[in-house]
Amino acid sequence: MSYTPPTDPTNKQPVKLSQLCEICHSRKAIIRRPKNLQKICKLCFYHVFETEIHNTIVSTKLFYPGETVAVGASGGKDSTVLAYIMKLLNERHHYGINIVLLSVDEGIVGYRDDSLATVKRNQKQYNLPLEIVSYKELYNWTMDEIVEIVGIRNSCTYCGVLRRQALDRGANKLGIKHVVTGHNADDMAETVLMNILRGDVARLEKSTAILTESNGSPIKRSKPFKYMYQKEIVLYAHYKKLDYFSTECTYAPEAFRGTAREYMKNLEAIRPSCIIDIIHSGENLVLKPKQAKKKTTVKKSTANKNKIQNENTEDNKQVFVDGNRCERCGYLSSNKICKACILLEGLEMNRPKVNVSNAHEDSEDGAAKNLRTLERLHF
Ligand SMILES: Nc1ncnc2c1ncn2[C@@H]1O[C@H](COP(=O)(O)OP(=O)(O)OP(=O)(O)O)[C@@H](O)[C@H]1O
Repeated sequence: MSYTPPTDPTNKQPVKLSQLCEICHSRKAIIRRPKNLQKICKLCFYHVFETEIHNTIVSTKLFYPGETVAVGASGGKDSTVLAYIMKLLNERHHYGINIVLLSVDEGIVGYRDDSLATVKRNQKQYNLPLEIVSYKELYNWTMDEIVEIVGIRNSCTYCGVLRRQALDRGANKLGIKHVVTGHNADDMAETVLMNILRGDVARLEKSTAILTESNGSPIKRSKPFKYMYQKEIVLYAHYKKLDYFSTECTYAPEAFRGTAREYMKNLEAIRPSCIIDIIHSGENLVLKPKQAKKKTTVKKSTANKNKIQNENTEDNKQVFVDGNRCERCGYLSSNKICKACILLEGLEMNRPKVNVSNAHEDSEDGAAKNLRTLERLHF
């Protein structure tokens, strides 16, 4: 009996057996899935991609009905797909959550201003509320100003700490207790690898968690794309024709992360499953129990009954604090001075004493005046 190939319902063209989608066996395969090299059609790709994210959300009980969730929206591919998918799955599966877009403007001219324009378009396209907080308004520094002082090499360290707090502050302002980000499987595998290479056991333990909560902060963070490959996110955005901003940050990633990323990409080319495999390894690592510290006492201070202070004389820092605030900025923090304030203090000491933008008050003008102004700057 001769084989009659099915027709592709979208193309109405007969499809050769070898070209059929390996999932539906009826449409023409046009994608080789980066995750497992399966040849599939566009509709099956959408289906598996969306279903995998839904399964991750359901199996980890990520949301509860009535919860308001902020999507950390940078305008890039990951967070644009995340906002789109969150809205789609919320409507399709009735999660009953309220979604808000939350963006941080780090103050990087030619990069973040353009990507925020994309987020503003996404806000209209997806009909979601949008809140933007900026480094300038929160810290009185833009990332461009910080880089002038600390250099490109250290920029990610500053940006990471400030952005984390800015997202928290933005969520707090809106009364939101849950921020989701577009961190994907590649990002996670890269972080596991970096923590192994650095011997950073404390971070290694947390690096594969889908949900993280920092000490002292009521805001939790989660990564619904934990198992999604970067390449599949890009494919999804491409086929769905989503409007996203694709330029890389002006300040390249920190050298060590960049190298780990490159290494992961080389490994993925040889063995595509290595991204999921490394996450799986991270999830199943059982770390040696920590050695007990000399003496830890629990003390209820009159000011804050929730405060538990580690009275180890060598390392007299608070280990767990609920509702405590940074002494400088007053924002929630598990330490006396929050990380952002420690970094900002160093920056303030190096802030140019003369503001170039005020130079117009001089009677002279032109390059000579600028040169004299620059000569008076202290770093
Ligand atoms: N400026 C920002 N405002 C709000 N959320 C942000 C911002 N920058 C990053 N995020 C969140 O953190 C996630 C990881 O950010 P990262 O800088 O690693 O960018 P990325 O992997 O290129 O992601 P994207 O493609 O979404 O920009 C983003 O997906 C987003 O959810």
